[in-house]
Amino acid sequence: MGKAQKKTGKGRLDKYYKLAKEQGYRARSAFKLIQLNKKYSFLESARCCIDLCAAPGGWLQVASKYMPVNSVIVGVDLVPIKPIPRVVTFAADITTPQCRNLIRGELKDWKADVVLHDGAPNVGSAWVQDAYSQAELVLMSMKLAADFLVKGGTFVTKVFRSTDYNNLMWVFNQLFGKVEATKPPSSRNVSAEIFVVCRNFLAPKVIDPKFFDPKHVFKELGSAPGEGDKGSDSKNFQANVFQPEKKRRNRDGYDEGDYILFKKASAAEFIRSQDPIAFLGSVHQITFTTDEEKEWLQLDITKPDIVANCEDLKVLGKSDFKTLLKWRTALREELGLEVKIKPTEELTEAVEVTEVLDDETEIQNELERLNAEAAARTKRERRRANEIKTRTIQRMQLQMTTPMDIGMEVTDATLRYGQDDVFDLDNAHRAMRSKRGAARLAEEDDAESEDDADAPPSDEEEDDATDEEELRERKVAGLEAELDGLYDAYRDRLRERDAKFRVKESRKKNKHREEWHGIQEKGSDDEDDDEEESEEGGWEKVQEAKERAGEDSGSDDDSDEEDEEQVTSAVASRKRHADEDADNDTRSRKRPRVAVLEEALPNPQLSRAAQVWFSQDCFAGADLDVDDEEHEEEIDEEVVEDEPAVPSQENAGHEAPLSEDEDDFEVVPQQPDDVEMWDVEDENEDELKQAHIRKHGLITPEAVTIAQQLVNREKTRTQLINEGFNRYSLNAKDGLPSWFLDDEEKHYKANVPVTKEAIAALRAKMRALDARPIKKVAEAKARKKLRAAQQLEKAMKKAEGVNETSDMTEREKAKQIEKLMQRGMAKKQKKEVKVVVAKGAHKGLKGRPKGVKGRYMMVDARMKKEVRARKRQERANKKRKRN
Ligand SMILES: C[S@@+](CC[C@H](N)C(=O)[O-])C[C@H]1O[C@@H](n2cnc3c(N)ncnc32)[C@H](O)[C@@H]1O
Repeated sequence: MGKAQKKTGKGRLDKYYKLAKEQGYRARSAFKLIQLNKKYSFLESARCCIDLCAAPGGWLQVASKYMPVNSVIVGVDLVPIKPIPRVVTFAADITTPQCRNLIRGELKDWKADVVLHDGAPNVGSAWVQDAYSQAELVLMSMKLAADFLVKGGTFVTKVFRSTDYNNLMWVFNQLFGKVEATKPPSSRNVSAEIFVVCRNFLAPKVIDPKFFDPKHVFKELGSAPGEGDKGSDSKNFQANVFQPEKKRRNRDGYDEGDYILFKKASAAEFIRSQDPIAFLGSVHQITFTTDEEKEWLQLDITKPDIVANCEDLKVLGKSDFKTLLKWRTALREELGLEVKIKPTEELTEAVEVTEVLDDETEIQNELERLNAEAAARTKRERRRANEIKTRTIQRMQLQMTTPMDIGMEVTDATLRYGQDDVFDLDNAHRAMRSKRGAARLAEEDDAESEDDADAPPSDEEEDDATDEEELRERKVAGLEAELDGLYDAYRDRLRERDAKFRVKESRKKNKHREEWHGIQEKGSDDEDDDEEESEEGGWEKVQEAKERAGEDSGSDDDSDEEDEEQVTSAVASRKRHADEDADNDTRSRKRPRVAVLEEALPNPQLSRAAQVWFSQDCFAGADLDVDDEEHEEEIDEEVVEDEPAVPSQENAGHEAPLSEDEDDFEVVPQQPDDVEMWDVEDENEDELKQAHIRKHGLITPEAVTIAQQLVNREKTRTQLINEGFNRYSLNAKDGLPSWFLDDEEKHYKANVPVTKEAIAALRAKMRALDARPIKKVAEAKARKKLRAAQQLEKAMKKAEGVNETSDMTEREKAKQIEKLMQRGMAKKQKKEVKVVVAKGAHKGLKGRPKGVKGRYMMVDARMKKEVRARKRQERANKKRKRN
């Protein structure tokens, strides 16, 4: 025998599997029948075949292929079989009379030349049980075969090599002239199946029903001399062990010389027995009597449940037997009776260890990958930024550019981010500050941790930083910060390039504000109220931003002189600006909240050039306004007035630590110009919004639904406002990266219910739009109208002429005018041409056909059809062109 064939895994997909696929057979078992038929040639001469248990239909396909055309093939199975040409199939249980009736109904009084049976009961139960059911199924199929087979017919069945095999063979031999068991090559060696080909059916007039009674067949014949079941003992023992719940009757009675009902055996016998399963199945109790056996009781592996199990084997379940068998193996290894091959446990342990390691290394690898990616990206960006910088310097040397442009490149996000270690948290902070201002930075600080905000780490902190965990966290936080920074840079670029994006941004800003208020209650509040509301949102943000900035500054207490110098210069610079824009001061004082709100959000109004300009060191001190504690307490107009630009001493002390890292940028919006810019943008945006509404009106089903609900008084304004508060409106967004929030905003939205009516209304609107004539049609109509008007005018002129003539009576005039007007208003009628078909009485006619008045045209039948077709075609073409 060659290599054992596998029935599971890849071994399942053997050459027959592939062949079956190639040749279009539904099951690889088709080859079993092909091979059986090759050996016994029963299909070629058969005219009628019944296949019992035929699904999915592999054997039926073979039968249909090898049997003569026009033969009758019937297939039955519990499950429906997909149709096969020339084959009739049923879904039925072959053990029921129903199935018999169905086959009878199909065959009428025909007899089958071949009955095939490849049935297998549902797998999954214990093998012993399977084999038994299979034997029963075979007997049932045999019974059907006996009913339908013609004399001399062939019955092919599958049986399992089990204890019932001989019993079955005995029955077959009673009914057939030749019975042969064979295993076709396509049947796997690992499978216990065997095929029995029973030829030359004897068709006895009367068949003893006991032949088909499983109880009788498997009971009576099993002990027949000469055909006895050699393995019947072990069969029962196996059943005892593997199916302890299903106790089988002992058909064999007592063994020769063995008449004791309760059997005891020593543990040593069990340990040393060659067939432990048979041992367990045949014994009732395992005893520990000898010294050696008593020693075994002391071993660790001999757990109390093992000892308890040994007390009464007949009450044990499958798992208990398994435990006993495992114990036996372990003990044998202890005693040196078995070589210790313990791959399972060892492997399991090894696997466990590697699993733990895997998790860690996975994270490590992932981090490394992220680091590498980020480093590569930064490198790329740095290179690009350097190129730009070099180019700009060259341009500057050639006096082609202004210093402001250079600043733009210098403060380019990519440059700033990439110059140091990518995961340098401080660097990321610096970048964040320069890009997004104190408010945003404060958010980030919150997200990371309070400690992280304290930029210069104390000794203790430095020690902590050595902690691996923290380091990793910092790295991740750094990475996140960088990603945020890059995302901001991307948005800046977008903002610069795209005016639409700016509008979207500012719209989004409004939406943010609205989120807290649901549907704005416009009617109830006057404009001032609205403003106040929105300002309040801004106020909160200002407070938040300032608090955080304050924290920041507080944390940076140990500032150096350099910082102080910068602050001073920044203060001076701010002073200068304040002087310059003195006329705008009042305005600036009035709108501090708006200005600072601007800082908190990315400023879409400033071009990058402007941002760069104001991010120069000379503006650094501008920060102080935001961080001003007096501001923090309250936006007090007086304070603002008293302190236009220069911070108080107390504040200065506080502000001083704001190093150059904590850029100045956020204060820029407080410059009057920018405040104005903000306003202007805002106005524009409102205008745009209004224009949009004017242009599009109620265009979404949601809007129409709400409008209809309001109009029909199904909902009140208050209800709508209340509904504006939903689970989406108060989601905590702290600590979430901005790119994530932006993405969420696109997709994470409340689902406003839409009514059928709203959709119908919108559809009707669209239909009305569709129904509008297109330009050309409108033009044609207008031409027609013009022509009619001209005609009427002509008629009126004529009527006037008639009116003015003096040689007509008034009555005649009236009559004439009426005629003229009628003619003028009448549509011009096309002169009709009568078409006369030249067939029948008109065939070969020359001159006017009889009974036809006016214009006429003689056509033959063909021509009439052709003309009609042509016209139809023209019409269709016109229509197509119009569309
Ligand atoms: C191995 S498959 C048959 C494969 C078939 N010879 C072929 O080539 O496609 C066994 C079939 O026996 C069917 N079967 C099992 N018990 C049955 C029963 N009592 N009546 C009808 N079919 C049964 C199962 O539904 C299953 O489809």
